[in-house]
Amino acid sequence: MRYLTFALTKGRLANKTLEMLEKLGITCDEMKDKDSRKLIFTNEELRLKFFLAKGPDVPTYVEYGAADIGVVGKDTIIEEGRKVHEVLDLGFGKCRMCVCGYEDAAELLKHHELIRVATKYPKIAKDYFYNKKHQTVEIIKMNGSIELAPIVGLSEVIVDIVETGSTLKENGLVVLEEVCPLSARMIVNPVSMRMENDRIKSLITDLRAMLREG
Ligand SMILES: Nc1ncnc2c1ncn2[C@@H]1O[C@H](COP(=O)(O)OP(=O)(O)OP(=O)(O)O)[C@@H](O)[C@H]1O
Ligand SMILES: O=P(O)(O)OC[C@H]1O[C@H](OP(=O)(O)OP(=O)(O)O)[C@H](O)[C@@H]1O
Repeated sequence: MRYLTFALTKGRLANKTLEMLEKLGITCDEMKDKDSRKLIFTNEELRLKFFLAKGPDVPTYVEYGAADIGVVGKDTIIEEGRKVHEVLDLGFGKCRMCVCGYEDAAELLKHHELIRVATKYPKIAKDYFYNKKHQTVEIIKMNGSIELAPIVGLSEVIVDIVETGSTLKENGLVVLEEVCPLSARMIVNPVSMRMENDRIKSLITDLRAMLREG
């Protein structure tokens, strides 16, 4: 039997994903060694391989078939736009993509002013402002700590992830508009979906049943 390979998003989503798989008896103890520099892990018995990757690289591995299955945030799936099948909402990593800024920026949005929008997600921001709101804006791609942009005067608003809202609150910023809700999703390579249909379908069925039970 050939190996099925999983690409998991490093960081926030990884532990939750491993916890979930473990509940189904899919374990990979080797992966828990935090000091290890090893990059890929194998469960010989189940013929599975696992590796961790940066979020935006997960859909890339899955599109090219370097991984059969991936777990990644919906934000990253939309932003990367790779040819993958999104098969399951895993129900964790819940947050929202929002337009945020100082309260007075609401007026600029209302009047469709030509504002600057800082974001790690230029495609999502462009789609929202141009296609949904029909508002022309200047999008500035940043790589992190996006909330800094309105504070230092780089942009009037940001498009970023809001989970608890505490980063915004601590910096005097507010949610101005909601773009979309987000959560972790399972994605599958289209060829793997056909070639390994039974194994992948049964995994999806098990996960779905587990999610229903709560
Ligand atoms: N508070 C949050 N901040 C960021 N992402 C979150 C949050 N809550 C849930 N998520 C989800 O978790 C995914 C991965 O989060 P992670 O922290 O690994 O990403 P990141 O902050 O973009 O990565 P990095 O720290 O490598 O820049 C996101 O793409 C998103 O779907
Ligand atoms: O609503 P909250 O619970 O405060 O979470 C939202 C914050 O978390 C994320 O940043 P992250 O910690 O990933 O750092 P980054 O800005 O460097 O990407 C996101 O970009 C927000 O800044």
